[in-house]
Amino acid sequence: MSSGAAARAGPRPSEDDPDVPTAPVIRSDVPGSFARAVFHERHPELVRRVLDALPYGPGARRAIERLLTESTGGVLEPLGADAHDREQWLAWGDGLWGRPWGEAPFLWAESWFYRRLLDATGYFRPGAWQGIDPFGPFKAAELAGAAVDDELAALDGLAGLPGGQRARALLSSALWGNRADLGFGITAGAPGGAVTELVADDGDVLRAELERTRGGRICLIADNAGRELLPDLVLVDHLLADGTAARVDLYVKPQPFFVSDATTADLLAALTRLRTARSEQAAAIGGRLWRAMNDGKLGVRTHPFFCAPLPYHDMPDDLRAEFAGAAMTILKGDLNYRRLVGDRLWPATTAFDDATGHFPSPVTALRTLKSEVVVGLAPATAARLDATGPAWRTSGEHALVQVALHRGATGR
Ligand SMILES: O=P(O)(O)OC[C@@]1(O)O[C@H](CO)[C@@H](O)[C@@H]1O
Repeated sequence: MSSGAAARAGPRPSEDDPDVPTAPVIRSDVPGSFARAVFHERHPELVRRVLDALPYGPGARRAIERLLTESTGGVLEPLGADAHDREQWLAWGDGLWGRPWGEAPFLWAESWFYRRLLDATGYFRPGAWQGIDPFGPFKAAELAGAAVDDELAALDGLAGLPGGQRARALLSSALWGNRADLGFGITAGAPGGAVTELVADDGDVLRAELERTRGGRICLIADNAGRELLPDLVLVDHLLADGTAARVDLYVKPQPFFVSDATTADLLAALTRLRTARSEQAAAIGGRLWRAMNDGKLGVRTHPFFCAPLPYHDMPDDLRAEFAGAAMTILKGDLNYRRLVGDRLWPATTAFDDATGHFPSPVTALRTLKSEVVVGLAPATAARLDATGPAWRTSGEHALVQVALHRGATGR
């Protein structure tokens, strides 16, 4: 795709691009839809938990309650004149201001909800609450939990496995770590229940490609903190330690987002958890990652676009340039998947290659299915899953590993 298209700042430029296949954009005003339930069931519970977890004063509490009311029945109002990102959001929301929340694309409206929630808590305002993560208590409790001790202890058992088997196990734990999403847990129950199946598995393609490009640069776009980020970091350590990658760039969010998304502060907390773990292997991995950051083999990066309400199709040129030339970019989780393929009601058999052809490097999606969007399924798989009803798309019990090498486009 052209870099000119990528640089456009409007809310949904991909809709106008004749090169991009389209399907209906998901909105939250459809009765009975998953997206509507997120606004009308998940967010009220999330807000209740945030208000229980932190002693916000009356002003912040009122602002948070107001946001909840507004987001389920009000219209989209731009940020105040003093907001640091007012102009950016005005552009991202061009054509949406003044319209009901439910008429905005689901991805847009959810991203806006999290931006506004930070506002309501005083996250951006000079004062005592500036920079305080409203989801911090949940993230800290998860990281301190006994389940993490067990997961880290299991690393000692992996150390003796033959290389290939170990690599497969680490990839699998990074994949299923995506179930540990605190927002998802609000309505889906605690993570860790029955796992069913991989609905698409390009694991062999990924391993072969990483072997072929051994010693290249790998980008990993992280998703959730805590129980997802830990296995991601273990995978990063493996990629660096066995020479699969000479360098890894790890992308985190610039601010709290979608409840448990990882920020730099969450990365530091996870690193500390590794370094101070009783498990010898975990502590060694934490030490290696720390040194890799010191010597530049592990880069930690972020960009405002990671909290933008737009698909990756519309990423700005400076971010596009960072991914260009990477041997592989691994995207973790459901939200990254929605942004990678476009948050649309695609036929499930749409080719993953086509839906991701805009991305500037080969891509791998490691994702458990927690929203309606999915592409790249074999017709028989899609038909079999559909015959079970619609829940397979959102239950978190299915996962996928999908790879697009884009050789034709990049000449690799
Ligand atoms: O990106 P993640 O953490 O895997 O999932 C994010 C998520 O919980 O948020 C959305 C609903 O709020 C869903 O798309 C998805 O289930």
